[in-house]
Amino acid sequence: MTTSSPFALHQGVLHAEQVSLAKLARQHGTPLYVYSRHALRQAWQSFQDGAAGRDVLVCYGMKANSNLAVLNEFRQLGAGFDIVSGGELARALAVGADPARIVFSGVGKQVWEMQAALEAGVKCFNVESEDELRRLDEVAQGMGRQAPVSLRVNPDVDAHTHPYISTGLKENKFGVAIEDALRIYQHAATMDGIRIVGVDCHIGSQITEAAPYMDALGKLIDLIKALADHGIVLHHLDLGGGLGIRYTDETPLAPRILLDQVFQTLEKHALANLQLILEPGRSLTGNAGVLLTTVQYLKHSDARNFAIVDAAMNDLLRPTLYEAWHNVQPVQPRPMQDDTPRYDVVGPVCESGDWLARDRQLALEQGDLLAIMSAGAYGFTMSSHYNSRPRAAEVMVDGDRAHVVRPRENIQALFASEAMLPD
Ligand SMILES: Cc1ncc(COP(=O)(O)O)c(C=O)c1O
Ligand SMILES: N[C@@H](CCCC[NH3+])C(=O)O
Repeated sequence: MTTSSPFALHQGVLHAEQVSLAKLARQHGTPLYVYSRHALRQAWQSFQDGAAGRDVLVCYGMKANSNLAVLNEFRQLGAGFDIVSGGELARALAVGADPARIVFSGVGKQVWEMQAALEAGVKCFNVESEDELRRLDEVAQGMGRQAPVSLRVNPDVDAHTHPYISTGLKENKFGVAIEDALRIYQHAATMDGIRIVGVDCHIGSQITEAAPYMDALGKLIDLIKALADHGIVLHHLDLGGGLGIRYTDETPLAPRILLDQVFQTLEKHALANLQLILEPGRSLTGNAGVLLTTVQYLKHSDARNFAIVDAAMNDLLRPTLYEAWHNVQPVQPRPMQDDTPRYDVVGPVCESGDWLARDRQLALEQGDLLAIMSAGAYGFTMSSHYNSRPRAAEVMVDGDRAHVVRPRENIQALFASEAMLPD
């Protein structure tokens, strides 16, 4: 399997694998999400290579992209799943995922979600507060079960990422403070409905260095040793997701580099018998997808130039929410000159924050197709109907074939389940 990008120009037209994106846009319209099966497999392989035969369970963080075709691909490749809701559990089960490879994260699990996960027999609940632990104990006892539990510990480390996607600092809402963890584990050990199986952390997203993970690992190792001194022995250690991808010029952290360092440290502390769990989302799907959009209008002024396209913040929220940078690539590039204008690429939604890219030098004409790159993670899953815009279609390319894996929503579906009061 080659590691070159599955999105490349062939005879002047951007392709996904062997399929022309111009052709896909003609057939399916825009905005259109296009995924590459080859790229999903390639990303999965980098985790396999990183594991190098060690006991690593990779639970795909499906919030990044939960289309059933994507989930099914990872299931076939051997992935487990990291879920954060009853809806995600249902998706995992719908593709035949093995519940014994599902971990359930999230700060606000509801009773029905706990019941469904216990019923299914998930591997582990990553419990994020003492209140949640008490509730889970009650729910499990009510069902005559024991819930397998890891505490999600907040190790208070700086992941050096965007503040909105950092999760391992004290001020973040996630997990229990590391200073409280021993006491809460001891409490959990007294509960009939709880079976302690591991420890968990997730320090943030789009992380490009191993150091923050190693800082967190050091703190978890101290905790694991303290737990052992109190007779609490764990089966697994979950370091969460968070590995970054290249949006611009970042050098992503290769799973192999991270895992070698993690296992060296575990071996040094005689803890290599623990199963290691990772929950990568973005690194498995981010660069396996693009969002195709068509230029509707060009608007030039002294202050700024706008390329108004048919995709918007409701289709791809990341620029609006995080000021995230996505490369914008014309599907059939035109020659560029020194005086080629710079554009803000914006959508039709009635918000000034509705932009997909800013200040990009692009040779454009009305009707041109653009590919918003690196849109395979947190693209469609964060999309909405804002401004009553039907959500985009999704297509998966496999070699020279393209499969619609979610058709474009129709207008009627937008309000089909709404009701009016009688006059
Ligand atoms: C608990 C948990 N696990 C896994 C992930 C996946 O993260 P990423 O897509 O950065 O790998 C997230 C999202 O940040 C998360 O909150
Ligand atoms: N949704 C975010 C990352 C948050 C990850 C979920 N905890 C993004 O697009 O980058």
